[in-house]
Amino acid sequence: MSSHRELRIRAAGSKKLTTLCYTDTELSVTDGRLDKVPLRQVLAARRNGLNMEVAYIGRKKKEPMFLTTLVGTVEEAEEDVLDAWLETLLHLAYEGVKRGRRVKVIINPHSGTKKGVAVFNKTIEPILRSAQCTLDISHTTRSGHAYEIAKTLSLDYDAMVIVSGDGLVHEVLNGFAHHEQPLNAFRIPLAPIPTGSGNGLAINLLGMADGFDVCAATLNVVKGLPMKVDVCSLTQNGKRTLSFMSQVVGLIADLDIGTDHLRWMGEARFTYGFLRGLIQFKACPVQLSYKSVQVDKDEMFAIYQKRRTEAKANEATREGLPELAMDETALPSLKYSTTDEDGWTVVDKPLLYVLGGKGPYLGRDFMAFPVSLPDDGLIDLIAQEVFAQKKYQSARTEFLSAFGGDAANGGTFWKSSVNYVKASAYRVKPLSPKGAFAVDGEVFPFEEYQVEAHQGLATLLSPHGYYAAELAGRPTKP
Ligand SMILES: Nc1ncnc2c1ncn2[C@@H]1O[C@H](COP(=O)(O)OP(=O)(O)OP(=O)(O)O)[C@@H](O)[C@H]1O
Repeated sequence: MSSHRELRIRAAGSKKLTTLCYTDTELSVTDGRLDKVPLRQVLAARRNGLNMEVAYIGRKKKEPMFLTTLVGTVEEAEEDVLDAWLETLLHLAYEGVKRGRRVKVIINPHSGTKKGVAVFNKTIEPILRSAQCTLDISHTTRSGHAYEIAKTLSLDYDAMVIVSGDGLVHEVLNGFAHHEQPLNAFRIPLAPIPTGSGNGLAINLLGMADGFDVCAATLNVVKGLPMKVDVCSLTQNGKRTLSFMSQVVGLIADLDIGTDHLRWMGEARFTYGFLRGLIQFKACPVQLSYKSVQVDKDEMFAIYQKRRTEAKANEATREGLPELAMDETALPSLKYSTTDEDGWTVVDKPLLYVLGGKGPYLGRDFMAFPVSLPDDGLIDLIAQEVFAQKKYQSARTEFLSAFGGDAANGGTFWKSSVNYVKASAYRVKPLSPKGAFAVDGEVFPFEEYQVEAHQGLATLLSPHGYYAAELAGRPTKP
């Protein structure tokens, strides 16, 4: 050992020495070439005598991440010095994070392209085991199974990992809502691992570059910190359901509905749904009313920027899990009745769609709510008028321009044809018996519904403490 933070190991049967050295922020690995690994990506460092093992999540340029385990024998070291080296590295690598989290894992063998189990065995489990997480694994055997698991979940888990798409997250949150201690259940952070056909939540947490990277999502299980997020209550026919991501009627509902038989296509089925919707191009027979809080896009953008700057500044000093709630453990009651009209804005014009929700991305190609904040207690709501005075073709052009090339980067937000408000609640009344309605990507009856947000009700694990989506300012040409 040449300095207190440098160590040389020799792999079994190899003549080559690998030098390991760390600063307060990164681990350098030199074995002919130099790899610099942020300490956040270091999972484990242990020894048995002079035999060492150091595991981390590596990455080559912008390629996907991968688990690397270095094994070798230490050259000339005293054991107590070696222990101090290992302990300091782990201390820095796990600053503010509990080591060896106790994790409940739910795997949906049928999500997306049905590779969830194989991906778990090959990629996810080795990372979690390497980080010495304690795992309690369940494979869902039917629709509704994740709901039941969540409903009776023991409250002593450090995280719940969902190896599936957004549908299973929806089930788990609704299971928590029916838990005998809902608030304590919602305190358990969820960590999605993207193996479904719709993985909007993983993209929101990890960003577009890492949103489909299973290793990045698993690293979030080991190192992510809790982030409080709003969840919405959707009331329909007196029944209350929780929705964490989206509620949609009209043209955009075609993204979700009716493409179920195309699961084999993975995310591409949403593009197919979009194109099919565009060809059919039907107005959506509904009346929309909402309790608005912000209507000015520039003001929303300014608040979004301010909150993001604050969250980035606090990123390094975020806190761990909140304590268990002992007194108030019931689900918050609803603030708005379905007959409440005081201060509500009513839209009577024909609309192409109504889309409400939380979190920027609904999928890879659509950053629907770029200024959505995790815990502002508000629902982002968008709708587009049919523009009856315009020719059919120009309305279609208007729609395509809003949802074309730049929709993946939040460009829809700035389009003048798209009405965007932040509301504390909203209501949709169908004006005809036929139509499509989807909640968090799942099909719901096309019947009147009302939505309101519960501020900071649920918890997610997040690498950053804010949604990883970046919206550019108002373009010079709208
Ligand atoms: N073993 C199972 N067999 C069949 N369906 C299941 C099973 N386990 C869970 N499910 C259901 O699979 C559905 C899809 O889950 P999820 O959304 O997570 O994956 P997905 O591939 O992204 O699908 P979606 O198209 O809904 O986004 C959920 O509604 C869930 O209830």
